[in-house]
Amino acid sequence: MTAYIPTVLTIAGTDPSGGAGISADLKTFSALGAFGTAVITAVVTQNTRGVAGIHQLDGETVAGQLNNLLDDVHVDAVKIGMLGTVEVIESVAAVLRERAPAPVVLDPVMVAKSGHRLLAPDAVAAMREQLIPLVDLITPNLPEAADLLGVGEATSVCDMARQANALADLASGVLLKGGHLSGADSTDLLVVDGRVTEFDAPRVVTRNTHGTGCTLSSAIAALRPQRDSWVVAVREAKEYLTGALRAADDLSIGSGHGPVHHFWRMWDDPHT
Ligand SMILES: Nc1ncnc2c1ncn2[C@@H]1O[C@H](COP(=O)(O)OP(=O)(O)OP(=O)(O)O)[C@@H](O)[C@H]1O
Ligand SMILES: Cc1ncc(CO)c(N)n1
Repeated sequence: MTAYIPTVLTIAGTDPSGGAGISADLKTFSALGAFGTAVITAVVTQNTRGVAGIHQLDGETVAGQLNNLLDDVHVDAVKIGMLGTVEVIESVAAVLRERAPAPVVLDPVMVAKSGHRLLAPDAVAAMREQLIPLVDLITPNLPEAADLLGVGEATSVCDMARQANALADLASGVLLKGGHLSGADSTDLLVVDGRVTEFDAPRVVTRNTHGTGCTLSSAIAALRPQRDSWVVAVREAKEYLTGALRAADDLSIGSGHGPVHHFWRMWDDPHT
């Protein structure tokens, strides 16, 4: 029997140090049995210590790459990461509106772990009003959720539940990530079709947390075409990420927040 290998597209920015953005996305797709394709939105000068500069592509160049790819290649799922500007958000929204390649997971990337802005402040409203209504699942972290809702950041899982439900009025599906809280578990909340599911994973003590958000959203996009529901795809994506965080200590990349390790499953799985 021939294996089913979904083709998954990432629309995101670059990271030369290999931990976040397009690099994290493509590695995740491969590790989870999907074929990865990529449209670049911005060339980011960054390493594990932080972001030193951004060369933003214009909307026409991003839409051109997208249309050219979709004219030729059928994609089974899309992950959207860093977009950068109102212009790029509007271009991607126009292509999604016209061509509707589903399912689409949007990681509403706003600020890098180092604190550097990756989304223009005036682009938050465009993301909320023009892009979010078109996608199937958004995966904000706590500061992103607060920005999208115009409220203060959640400081407890109870706050997270309130904000996840409020975000569900804006989006078809919401996975609110609690990586920025402290506590023994790292808790995320999924709201799909009015049902809330809590995912708890043991918090891994490591400095190698660069690109956790990119990895999680890419894992969900890679798994969704291979699984029957968002709940199952999210559960397995989170298990994948926890394994990749644990295995990150096998790596020694850079002197800042190092990347997670994507190929742990191949080494640990006796069937491979
Ligand atoms: N130390 C940790 N141990 C286990 N899971 C974690 C840890 N840190 C984050 N996570 C999980 O990683 C995922 C990403 O969460 P986080 O809130 O860090 O996203 P993010 O801020 O968007 O990441 P990024 O640094 O890529 O921008 C979530 O599933 C979260 O629960
Ligand atoms: C390109 C890119 N996307 C997302 C993030 C967030 O981790 C990053 N640092 N760089």
